[in-house]
Amino acid sequence: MEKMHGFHRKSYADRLALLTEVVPLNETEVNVIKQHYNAVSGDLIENYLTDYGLPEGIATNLVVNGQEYLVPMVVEEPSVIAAASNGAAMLKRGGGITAHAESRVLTGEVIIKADNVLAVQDWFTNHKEAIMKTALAAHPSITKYGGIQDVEFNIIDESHVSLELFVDVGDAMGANTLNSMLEAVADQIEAELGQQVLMSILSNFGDHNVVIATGMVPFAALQRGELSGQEVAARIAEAADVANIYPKRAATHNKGIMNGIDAVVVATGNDWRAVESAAHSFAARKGNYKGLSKWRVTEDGLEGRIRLPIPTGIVGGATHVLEMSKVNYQILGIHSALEMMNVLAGVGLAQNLAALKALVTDGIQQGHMRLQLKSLALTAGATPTQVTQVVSALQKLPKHEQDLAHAHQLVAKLKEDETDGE
Ligand SMILES: CC(C)(COP(=O)([O-])OP(=O)([O-])OC[C@H]1O[C@@H](n2cnc3c(N)ncnc32)[C@H](O)[C@@H]1OP(=O)([O-])[O-])[C@@H](O)C(=O)NCCC(=O)NCCSC(=O)C[C@@](C)(O)CC(=O)[O-]
Ligand SMILES: NC(=O)C1=CN([C@@H]2O[C@H](COP(=O)(O)OP(=O)(O)OC[C@H]3O[C@@H](n4cnc5c(N)ncnc54)[C@H](OP(=O)(O)O)[C@@H]3O)[C@@H](O)[C@H]2O)C=CC1
Repeated sequence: MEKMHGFHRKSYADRLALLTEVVPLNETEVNVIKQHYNAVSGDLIENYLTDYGLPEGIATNLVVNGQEYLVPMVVEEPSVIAAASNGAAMLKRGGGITAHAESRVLTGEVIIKADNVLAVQDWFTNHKEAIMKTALAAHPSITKYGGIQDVEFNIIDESHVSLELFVDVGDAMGANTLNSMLEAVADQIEAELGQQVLMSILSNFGDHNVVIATGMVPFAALQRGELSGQEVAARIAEAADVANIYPKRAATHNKGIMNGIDAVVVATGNDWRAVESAAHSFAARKGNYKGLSKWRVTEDGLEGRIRLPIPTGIVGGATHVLEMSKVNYQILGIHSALEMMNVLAGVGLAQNLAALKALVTDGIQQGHMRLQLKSLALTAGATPTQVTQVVSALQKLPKHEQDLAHAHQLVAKLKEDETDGE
């Protein structure tokens, strides 16, 4: 791939021409790339090719802290939005979700390679104020939104220490803001202390960005088929208990929670890698990886609680660069990063409830596969007008035949019939 050298220095047209030279793309494929070109996106990332479209839908019924939200979700997986709306509806019947986001304080680390850990600690003790002054000078406008809260010193091992800066980043995710401060502090340490700084970067650990959301589901909202609401509630609580003690189940339990949270994080132009990293490192913070939610049966119904860090912002980064992200803030109608975190935790709780209810009653496939059949039809080459026909034909087949091979056969048959009819 010698030809690709300097790809990033070429114009868009030259990049596309070179790509088609080295990769066998046909005219239709090149046209797809061109159709989704967006000049703004070209300024957002490097070696820009095109915009990759993901479907967006709206989850309904979500009530958090007394307010009902319409929640834009960007996700490629069928049944996620239906499940979020379903879980939110059950929680709404219990009065809605109550959520409290702790703070927007982000932690940053300057990791120092120390010849003498105790000497660095001494220097730190005498320079705490000076360090905070340097950090502030690197981004003085931070005081408009939040500010520097504290600086701490931690010993990592006998030759590494971490100087930790805690900054309230206001309504932004705050990574760039904090990183600029940390690099200024790193320069100060190298100049004044004469120790080598290994790196300076924010921590995605998110322990100051924890949100707790709780909700109550009346038994009547849980009844399913032959099972009473009390029985379903007991099964959901038991399922959550298993996730709390068994990491293999916890991984799937938490994936279900993140189905919803990630979809909103993507829809609002936030950094979903940061949110994922914070969630899973929090789930494993005590050594054993655990479920992020708990459910317990009370006299009044099923009570749910989710607790996880959700470090997101409503300004900065790509939040107001991507066109649809800007529209999504209008749909969501949120006014602060803390409100956003509360809504996201609510989505996670609702998503988890719907998945657990399906799992302990009908099984996930009944609801999920009904919606998944549409993807199967599309994968088999059905056009949007053929999807309904293919799905209803698939539904008439026995469960074990509702697969891609049969979808292909049905699509081929439809195409044949259409050709014959012409
Ligand atoms: C699929 C449902 C919702 C059916 O649920 P249902 O109870 O059969 O459906 P319903 O027709 O009685 O509808 C109940 C409500 O669900 C919503 N709803 C229902 N259908 C739709 C739809 N088509 N489009 C939009 N919303 C829909 C809607 O809010 C509706 O209320 P309504 O508005 O009618 O008064 C249910 O079975 C469910 O919630 N399943 C869970 C599905 C799920 O979690 N999918 C994620 C993919 S699986 C996974 O990745 C996670 C997992 C499961 O592994 C996590 C874990 O293991 O913990
Ligand atoms: N490990 C990680 O997670 C890393 C993530 N990133 C990336 O960093 C980006 C996010 O960084 P972030 O610093 O949030 O974004 P920006 O660099 O866009 O900075 C946010 C800016 O928004 C302005 N602002 C306006 N109103 C407010 C308000 N109410 N509260 C706070 N700030 C406000 C501030 O500008 P002003 O001060 O000028 O007024 C602030 O500097 C994301 O793209 C992320 O992917 C980058 C590095 C590492």
